[in-house]
Amino acid sequence: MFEELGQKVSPLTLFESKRCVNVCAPMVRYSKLPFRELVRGYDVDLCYTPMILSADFAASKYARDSELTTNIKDTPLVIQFAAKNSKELSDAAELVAKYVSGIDINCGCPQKWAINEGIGARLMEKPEFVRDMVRAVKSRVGTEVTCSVKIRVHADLRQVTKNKSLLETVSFVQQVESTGLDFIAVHGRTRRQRSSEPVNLDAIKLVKETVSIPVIANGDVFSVEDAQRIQSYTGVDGVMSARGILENPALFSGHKRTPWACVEKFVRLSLDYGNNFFIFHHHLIYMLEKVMSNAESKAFNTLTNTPAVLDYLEEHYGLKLY
Ligand SMILES: Cc1cc2nc3c(=O)[nH]c(=O)nc-3n(C[C@H](O)[C@H](O)[C@H](O)COP(=O)(O)O)c2cc1C
Repeated sequence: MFEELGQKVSPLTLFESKRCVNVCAPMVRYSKLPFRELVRGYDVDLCYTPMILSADFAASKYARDSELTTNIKDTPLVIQFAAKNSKELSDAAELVAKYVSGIDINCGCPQKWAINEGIGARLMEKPEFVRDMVRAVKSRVGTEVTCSVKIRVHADLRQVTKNKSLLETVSFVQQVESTGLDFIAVHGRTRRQRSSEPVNLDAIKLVKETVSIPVIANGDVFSVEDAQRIQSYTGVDGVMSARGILENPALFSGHKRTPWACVEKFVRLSLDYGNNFFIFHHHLIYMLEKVMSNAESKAFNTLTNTPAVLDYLEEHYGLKLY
């Protein structure tokens, strides 16, 4: 699961020292060690792991070994748990505390299985559960490790006067903040909204105005200009990207599309750390989507193993591994 321990950086130090913290979002399958090391080289300040089920993590060494690989350079790192029970969550948090800078509770996953399980976005209906979880984590991991939540918003701001939905978001964050939460990431969409719908920046701004802890804005950051615009509109302390950084891991450094050096670095990191083929290939498909022609994408996307991918990249782009 882990390598040696280094000096951990706290997200709170980042929020104190930077006007706007650049964040790589939690992404199931994708925000793993090779990708985190890659984006940290392109001005990402803070990384999240993919969502991990706290019950499995607490119960099984196998789950811990397969779900989390980290090392001395991988800091600050926030591990994101899906949890519905403060005992399982705080057990998992205690096991991992010395390897990470923060524990995050997923309150935004909109998938049906998660809602049925009572985790993810279902927790937005249960602020008292989230409060218990934050308290339990804080009491088990102490002040060295932060505790945060990643939420969605309840409904469109335009309805706020008629519909109490956004007031629910306000009430939720107020209740959870009062338990000693350290910071909060807000994906400005409701659980039913698709990512093709625009992110609700007014809702994020409202959360920022409501709480006194740092707030990270999430949604539709595809370029450094998007990040700056969102930060200045909402006044948040950090901006988080998911789909944008998958497409272009160098976006926070101001690159308009994935530079070739970034692709090459990703290939090397993946080979060094070991990455399963599906994930390795899909990362490259995302990164090269805007670089390749349609015909090239078609051929590249059908490759089925690592040697074939390496050959393709060498032949078409002059990939150099070392
Ligand atoms: C492939 C993928 C995997 C994701 N996995 C997670 C996850 O594990 N935990 C989480 O809180 N959100 C997850 N999300 C949601 C993102 O973190 C983010 O909230 C959402 O995509 C909106 O940001 P964006 O507009 O920058 O993509 C995932 C999104 C994508 C595209």
